[in-house]
Amino acid sequence: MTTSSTSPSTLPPVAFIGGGNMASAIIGGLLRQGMPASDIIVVEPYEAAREALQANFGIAALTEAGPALQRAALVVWAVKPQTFKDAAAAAAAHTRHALHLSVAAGITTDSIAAWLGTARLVRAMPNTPALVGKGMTGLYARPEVDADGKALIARVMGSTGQLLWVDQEQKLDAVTAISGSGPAYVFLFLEAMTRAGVDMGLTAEQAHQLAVATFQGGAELAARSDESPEVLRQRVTSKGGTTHAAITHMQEQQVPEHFIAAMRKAEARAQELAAEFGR
Ligand SMILES: NC(=O)C1=CN([C@@H]2O[C@H](COP(=O)(O)OP(=O)(O)OC[C@H]3O[C@@H](n4cnc5c(N)ncnc54)[C@H](OP(=O)(O)O)[C@@H]3O)[C@@H](O)[C@H]2O)C=CC1
Ligand SMILES: O=C(O)[C@@H]1CCC=N1
Repeated sequence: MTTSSTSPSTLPPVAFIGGGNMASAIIGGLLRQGMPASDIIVVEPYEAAREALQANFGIAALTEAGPALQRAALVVWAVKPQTFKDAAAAAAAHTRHALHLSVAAGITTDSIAAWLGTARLVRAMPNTPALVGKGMTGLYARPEVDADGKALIARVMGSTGQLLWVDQEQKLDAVTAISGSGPAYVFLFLEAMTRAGVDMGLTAEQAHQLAVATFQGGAELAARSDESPEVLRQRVTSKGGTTHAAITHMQEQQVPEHFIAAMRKAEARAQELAAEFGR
């Protein structure tokens, strides 16, 4: 199911535990949609990150969890999996009344519920294009979350882009391998295409422009077309032509198989994070 964004002008105060990359992407979405900065509370121990929150969003973040968190109806957990347990221990007493949203890779809702003492919990896997309103977020809601709770979280995450609810928590590890980590795959391809362009005599700026526009155009075409990516690929691939030469080489080198294997590594790492840093 996909859901488009709605105005969060009537959203209740939202607290973020962790104010790094992903929290900033979500905060940016909320502010773009008209939420007042004064309704956003952030706990962030790292001074440089607090300064960035102040400079970018006008938000004065707390250095540690405290009673101020009791204002929040929704608490977003945006800390690394490695630090989640300690962060939960510090904030649980101030946040037990709230609805919770975790964006941490791997960490299961069973672990988080045990740490927080509440199972009103949604786990999400967003991605960094949320920074520009083009995010893709997979979501799984515990049965303890009612329709109003899900609607609230859909409004918060919908402010950053598209949503996809999954019915089984383990599917979030697949979401992580595709869209959570996926922007890094795109950037790696962009790096390679730019390098190749420079090798062939273009400037880095020219090669970058060509590569970025090609990803944007290809993705937009795939999104709007009724045809499969396979058919769209075949339409580019003239018999005996340039694309055929490139794709044949990729297939001989088993690039698709290696790419799939790499994504399975991401999925496996999500499962390892759950085992290493979960309850
Ligand atoms: N980046 C991405 O593309 C995505 C990330 N995620 C998930 O989002 C989560 C956050 O990732 P990301 O934003 O990239 O990480 P960041 O390191 O940018 O942000 C996490 C922040 O939390 C701070 N922090 C550490 N301990 C605590 C604590 N006890 N209380 C409050 N804050 C604390 C960290 O400070 P310090 O540096 O001092 O430790 C850091 O500034 C991760 O769990 C990740 O799996 C999900 C989807 C995509
Ligand atoms: O690399 C990570 O672990 C996080 C989760 C998905 C994207 N970044």
